[in-house]
Amino acid sequence: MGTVLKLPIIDLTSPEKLSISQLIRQACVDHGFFYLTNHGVSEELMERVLTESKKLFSLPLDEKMVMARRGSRGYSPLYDEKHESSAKYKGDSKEMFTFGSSEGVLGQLYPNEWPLEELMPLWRPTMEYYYKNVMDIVGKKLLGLVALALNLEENFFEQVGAFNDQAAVVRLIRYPGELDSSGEETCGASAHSDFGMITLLATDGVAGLQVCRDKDKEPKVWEDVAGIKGAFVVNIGDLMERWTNGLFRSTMHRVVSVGKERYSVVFFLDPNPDCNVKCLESCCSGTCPPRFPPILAGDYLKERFRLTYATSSSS
Ligand SMILES: O=C(O)CCC(=O)C(=O)O
Ligand SMILES: [Fe+2]
Repeated sequence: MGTVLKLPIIDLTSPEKLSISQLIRQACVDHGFFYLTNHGVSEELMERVLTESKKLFSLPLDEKMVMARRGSRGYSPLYDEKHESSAKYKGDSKEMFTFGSSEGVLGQLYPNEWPLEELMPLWRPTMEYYYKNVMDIVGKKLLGLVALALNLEENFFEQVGAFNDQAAVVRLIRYPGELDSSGEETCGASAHSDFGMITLLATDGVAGLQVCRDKDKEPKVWEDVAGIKGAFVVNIGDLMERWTNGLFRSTMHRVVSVGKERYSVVFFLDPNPDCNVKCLESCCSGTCPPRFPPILAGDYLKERFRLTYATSSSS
């Protein structure tokens, strides 16, 4: 493993909103990654989600494949996701399960898959409770602070409709963690940046997450991100990078195997598909014109998903 990156720690209980938002701004400009502590989602709930997740992944493959993803929601077997485009790369060594809100247009269009209640009675209530907690207690508050950090009104992301259709999804991941002896290249999660606004990551504490702060530098320098118990690792996604004209960085990251099974829970706070993501006025000027044309979040995300899955279906 490489060097451990010292990421800023943002404490969400600090009373001074403006000073927290300044710390968030600095973290997003410098790294695009930070730790979020005292965020209001209990460690006990995080543990419960990990416990339920382990139960689901330990089901036989045919029972998991009954819930196989249509679009992006549902179960994805090993090697289904592929960020690396080379033909010899067989796909990421991870299995995943993705769900979102059951409410609203997206919940109707892309219904969630749930394991049988008789088999796993606590699954659905636990997952729905986690989704609601992260969204209502942390996600909206955090985006309010991000808006303040960009000199916008605190409710800017609400005003542009980012939360309207509850497009955020939770993705549970299991990395089998075996070190590959066949000589074939595999990675738990190959190098990528996240697509949406902001991501909140919880893990079981097993190492493996690495970031590359300068994606243009060769050879690439990968630094380890250590876990802090109970904290979220938060990172900026590509749509936020577009909104901020590259001021906030959507940093490349990956998960490598350390020879140990690893579980993580990723909350992708994606904006509503109808949300028009266009360069913020505060982030461009005559000498610094917009680097990205405006785009509907839904169009952008659809294309990124299409390029990522080994077997594509529309989502
Ligand atoms: O599992 C992790 O630690 C990170 C996963 C990740 O980067 C992703 O799913 O986008
Ligand atoms: Fe990621």
